[in-house]
Parts: sequence; structure tokens; C-alpha cells
Amino acid sequence: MAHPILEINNVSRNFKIGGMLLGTKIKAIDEVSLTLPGDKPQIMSIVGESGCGKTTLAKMILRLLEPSSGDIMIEGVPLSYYSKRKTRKEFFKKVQPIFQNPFTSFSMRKTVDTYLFETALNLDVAQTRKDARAVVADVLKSVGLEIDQVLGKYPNQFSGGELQRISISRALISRPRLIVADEPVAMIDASLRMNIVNLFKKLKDEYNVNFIYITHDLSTAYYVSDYIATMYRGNLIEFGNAKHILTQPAHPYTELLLDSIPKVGEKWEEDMTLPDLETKEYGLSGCKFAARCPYVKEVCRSTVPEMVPIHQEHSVLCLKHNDYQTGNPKPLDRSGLDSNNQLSV
Ligand SMILES: Nc1ncnc2c1ncn2[C@@H]1O[C@H](COP(=O)(O)OP(=O)(O)OP(=O)(O)O)[C@@H](O)[C@H]1O
Repeated sequence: MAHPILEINNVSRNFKIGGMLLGTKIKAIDEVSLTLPGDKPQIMSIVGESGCGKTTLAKMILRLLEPSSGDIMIEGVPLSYYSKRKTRKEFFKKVQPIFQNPFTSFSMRKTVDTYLFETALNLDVAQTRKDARAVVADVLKSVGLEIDQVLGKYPNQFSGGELQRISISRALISRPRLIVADEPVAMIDASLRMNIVNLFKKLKDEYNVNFIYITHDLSTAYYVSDYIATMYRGNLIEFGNAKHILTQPAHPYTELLLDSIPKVGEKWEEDMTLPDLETKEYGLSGCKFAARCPYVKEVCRSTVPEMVPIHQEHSVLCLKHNDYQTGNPKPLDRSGLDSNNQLSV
């Protein structure tokens, strides 16, 4: 059986905020665990309001930040394996990033094709410039661009949408197993966002590549995803099969999100965030959503919830689904599974 493409095991990341003396420690990521299956290419979205820890998690997957505890594995290989100089290149062949602002991904003083050729040569995808040209032409075609439209041009000669497509083509050069895209459509004209998101869907099968799509934009996340991970104040509060979460949201926060789902391309409603509550909620000893939850009971304020499996591919961090009992989560409800143990949604 194929290794999971991504395994996150009990990962936490602490930050100190405020001054050295009066500062407080927040757990920006609080014991997050999830497994993304590797049997076929998947798109997993990480959603949640500003400050919930999405970027921190993405940076740890990209090895830009070390976890304070826990470990992350990609196709069965712990990220610590890639910390040596000689294994670093292996990592970039396997995992590629796409960042929010394509204008900061490229220097204004270099032609964009330089990056594409360098990536092909440095990651040993091509040995000669001629071979590199064929590779570059190929990846550009996959994102809807011709090489002649790109050769010799500087970043400011492209629109944001075109430049982001070029970033995506660059990420494809090594034929990676995983692309981590942190808010890739946030800086792009709303009318073009769906083009980029649709591109992920197309490329997933064409390149047999998995995507982690980090976004505020719930409508595109729900549209594109095979799996959805919802974060709240550093906790993974719901994870699973996107279809199942959409039809049967299990966390009260996810219910709230689905009720407020905006039109495609629209950003999160500002009043979804309660900044005054934020730091307090990070430090709560029970469920961090308790102050906002319509189903809250006293036990929720004092007990750290555990992930409860709702179905084979759907878990939720909420005591309500454990009949407000603490201790071992109740066994998996198999009522939604068919005879092959698959979700019948
Ligand atoms: N280097 C840092 N030092 C201190 N605190 C940090 C640092 N990076 C992130 N944080 C804090 O960790 C929490 C999670 O931040 P993170 O950027 O991961 O959230 P996010 O969900 O990606 O937010 P956004 O959508 O606004 O980018 C926030 O409270 C943030 O202020």
C-alpha cells in the first residue's frame, strides 16, 4: 500500500508574543495530527480565519520552520531526513511551494525565464539548456502559456494572474509529489481566482501531484478539495473527506463557516473574527471555541477535547460528538459506510 503523502503527528509550534518580560507564549499550532492518503493525488485545503495557524503549519511542512514538538513525514520519510546539505535537493524535488504574492517570488531585475531554466538545471531535471527549454515549454503549456510569451520578459510585464501561473509552472518542473500553496489566489483579481483553482484540479491528475491549498476563500476551498482541514486557534478542529464535511459538518465552527459561505472569490466576512478574544482563546484550558459555541456545556470549558471519528474519513475535535464525555473518544459510527467500508455520501 502507498505511504500516506503527508503525516503530521502531534505537531506543536510555540511563539512568544509581546516583550521579553511581560510576553506570553501562544501555541500557534497545538498538537495537530492528520494523515493525507497517498493512493491517488489529492487536494487538501487548510481553512480557518486569520491567525488560526495555517501559515505556521504550511511553513513547517515546507521546512521553513521547525516544530516545537511532534514530527511530519512525507511519503513515509521524516522531514528531519532532509536537514542535511546532501538531502536538501531531494526535498525540493519532492515538495514545492507557491506563495501568496507572485511579484515577490521573482526579482524585478531578472527575467522570469531565468528562474524556470535554473530550476530545471539545478534540480537535475535537464542537463543542457536545450533540454531545459523543452521542460520549461512543457510546464508553461500546462498552465496555459506559450514559452515565446515568457522568454526574455521581466515580472512587471505580466499580470498577477499570469505571474502566479508561471510560479505554478516552476513548481511543476521537478514533477514533485506535493505542492504547498499558501493563499495563492489572495492577490489575484477575483474574476481570475477560479482559473487558478481549476488549474490545481487539472494538474493534480496530469502531474500526479498532491496540493495543499491554504486559503481564506471558503468557496474555492470547498469547490476544489478532496480533503478539508479546518483550523481554529492553533487546533485542527475538523478533518476529513470534503464531500462528507460539506454535507455533514460536525464542528459547530464548521457549521458557522458553511452558513456564512460567501460567493466564489469573495473573502471571509470581517465580523467572523473577534480579535479581543483571540489571545484569550489561545490560552483557554478547555475547548477554544467554547465562548462562541451554541452547544457549549460546562464540561467544554474545562476539558481539552480529543479528535472523535465521525466516519472512516472524518474526525472532529468536539465533546458534543462524544456525548460530552471526557476520556476515550467513542468508537467510529459506521452507519455512513457501505459494505466496502467506503463513505456512501
Ligand atoms: N514569528 C512569529 N512570532 C510570533 N507569533 C507568530 C509568529 N508567526 C505567527 N505567529 C502567531 O501565530 C498565530 C498563527 O499565525 P499564522 O500566520 O500561522 O496564522 P494564519 O492562519 O496563517 O493567518 P493569516 O491567514 O492571517 O495568514 C497568530 O496568532 C500569529 O500572530
